[in-house]
Amino acid sequence: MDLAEIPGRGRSLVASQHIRAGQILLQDSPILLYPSTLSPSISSSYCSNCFRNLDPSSSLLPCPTCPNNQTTTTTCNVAVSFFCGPTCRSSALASSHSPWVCRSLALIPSLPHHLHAQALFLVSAYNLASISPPFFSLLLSLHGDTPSSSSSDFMLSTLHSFVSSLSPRPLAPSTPSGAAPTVVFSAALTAALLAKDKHNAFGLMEPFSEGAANSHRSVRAYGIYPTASFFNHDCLPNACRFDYINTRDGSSNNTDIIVRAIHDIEQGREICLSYFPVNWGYADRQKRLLEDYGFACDCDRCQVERNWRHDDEVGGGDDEGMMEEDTKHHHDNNDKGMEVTEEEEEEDNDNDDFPHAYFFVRYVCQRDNCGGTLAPLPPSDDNGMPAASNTLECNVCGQLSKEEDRCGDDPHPEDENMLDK
Ligand SMILES: C[S@@+](CC[C@H](N)C(=O)[O-])C[C@H]1O[C@@H](n2cnc3c(N)ncnc32)[C@H](O)[C@@H]1O
Repeated sequence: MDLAEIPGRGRSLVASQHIRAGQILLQDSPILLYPSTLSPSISSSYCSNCFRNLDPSSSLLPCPTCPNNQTTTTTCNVAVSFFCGPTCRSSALASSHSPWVCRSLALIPSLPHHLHAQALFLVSAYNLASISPPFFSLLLSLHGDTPSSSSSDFMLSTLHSFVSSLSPRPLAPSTPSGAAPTVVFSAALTAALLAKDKHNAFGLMEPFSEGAANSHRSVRAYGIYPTASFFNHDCLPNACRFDYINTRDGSSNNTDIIVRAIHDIEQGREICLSYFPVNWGYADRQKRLLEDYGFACDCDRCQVERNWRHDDEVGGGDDEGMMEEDTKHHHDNNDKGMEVTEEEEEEDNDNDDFPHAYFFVRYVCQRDNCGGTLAPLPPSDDNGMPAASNTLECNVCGQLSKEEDRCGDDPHPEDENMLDK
């Protein structure tokens, strides 16, 4: 992929060569990861360092410096962080879960509940300034302008008062003998950081499980991924991202995200993700993109759907934040149907006003309560020639399906370009 500037879209990732369906376009590691909630019952179900599920049958390894670390997590309102093993614990204590972070997290419950996720981000971000100034600069270089002034002013001043109440975190000394300067908290920096989070954080979701509760599958952690942050949005994306947070192979890369091509992409085309599940209706998509990302989407699908009646709109996207993918970049999994009425659907079957029907039949998971996006497994190397896989993987439930088992398949549609941006 090449990084290019596209007028009206900013920095964009473009195919530098022909890309095959399923090809891995990016594996990106987070420069910052933070939990989405302080809820003790939730945060005790995963490791606070690698975010893998904790095994409830084995003894949990609590953080030695978290307040209340001797109590059971469900009986105190301040979460205790747990780790899956000594390696994760010592790695966290020296970086993302420093004693300063511990003390700061303990103060977050004094804030209104709806500000907890942003406070969790700010604590992690100011901690990053201390443990890795280069990553902190990278975070500040991502897209996201500070809003001039708005209804969010009160929220910002509440969050900044909170940050100011924390004791400043010393920066790592540049020389062993030099005195360490401290991180400077400023309202402008707090506002800038919040804007970076809003526009760039990807949500790592709670594991999929079949059943009603899954329709409100929530975000376990948010991550800032420096290269993946350059993907622009399209409501019919040509790439989608996978994460394998619960992989048990002991790899330290389980919080990486992997982006794969959904179908072939011509050289020179922009590569886009969807910032939320592709089955959201037109009004929900426009609202989210305008409010959270500051643009009105004019993609091929929106150009068609803006002319539809919206009598059966299912309501706004929920408040889980960004990018399906759902970026706050999050996967969220609300069962938002497409907003076409039955009557319109019949009409559309007879004309070309429904260019994306093919996408839904072929690339949207039909499993109950899922709605994830499918991409083929990476092509195998067949004597130096990449051979496309006919197995599709869902990026939400992980289910594998064969192309031939999906209805209405023509694996090589003549007008596949309509699916690209
Ligand atoms: C995660 S960043 C993507 C990279 C960004 N273009 C940059 O310059 O760094 C998200 C921002 O990109 C822009 N963007 C993404 N998709 C777009 C689209 N389809 N049309 C216009 N702008 C878009 C919006 O400004 C959005 O807030």
